[in-house]
Amino acid sequence: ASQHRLWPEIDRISMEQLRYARLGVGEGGWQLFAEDGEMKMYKREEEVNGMVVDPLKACHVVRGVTGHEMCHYFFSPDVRMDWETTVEQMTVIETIADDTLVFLQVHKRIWPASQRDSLFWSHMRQVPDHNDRDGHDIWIVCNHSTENPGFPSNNGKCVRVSLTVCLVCQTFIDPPKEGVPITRDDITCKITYCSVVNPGGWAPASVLRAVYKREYPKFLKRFTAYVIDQCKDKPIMF
Ligand SMILES: CCCCCc1ccc(-c2ccc(S(=O)(=O)CCO)cc2)cc1[C@H]1C[C@H]1c1ccccn1
Repeated sequence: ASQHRLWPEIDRISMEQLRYARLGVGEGGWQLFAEDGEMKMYKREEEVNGMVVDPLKACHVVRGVTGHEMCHYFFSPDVRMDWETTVEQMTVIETIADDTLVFLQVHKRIWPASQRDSLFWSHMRQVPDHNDRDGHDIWIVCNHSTENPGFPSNNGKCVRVSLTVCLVCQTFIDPPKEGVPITRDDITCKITYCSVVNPGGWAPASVLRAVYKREYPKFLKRFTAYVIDQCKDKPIMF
């Protein structure tokens, strides 16, 4: 991947998003808008050219799966349609590397707005985490909009959104007694999911904010439940 023309951008934005995800929600005007057990969802109200682009940051703790497993299922095109219920069509239009793909997604139309599509590179990597006392690696998936002359935006019926998304996962293991193998009961995964979606064309602020409020909690709950279910009978992927 390192010789691909997009690599410098992929590397820079992935690391920027990792730093951004690890910033707390204490400063920066984040407001808690949804809570469900361990899942806490924050947003900032922002508009660009009169369009709602509210940044979102969700923090969650999931027991029984590793950060590698969460990122594996989030990244994998093969299972995307199993958990992503707001996408009508998904295509991998370029394979940059086995950990870096370019997706084209047509999203289900949200009335009364026109239908959206998204074209983005998706990169997964493991980041050694030096300054955390537990010393557990961090896994990240970063999705960021990109252009491709073969798939021009706003040509057909869809308005092209622009997005930057990251899923940052850190695994914590409660070590069982000496010599006892680690089971899923000893594993916890701390997740930070960040997203900024620019709708690409005007959509009523009230509609957008209502959709974000409804869709994001549903989305993260469904995705994490999917990973727990997929992993429960499989060997642990550390
Ligand atoms: C009038 C609607 C304008 C914007 C619609 C829109 C498009 C894409 C997206 C989106 C694109 C990618 C991702 S992901 O995390 O990378 C996973 C891969 O699919 C996630 C969400 C979001 C929204 C916003 C509705 C909001 C919304 C929120 C969660 C689910 C569905 N819709």
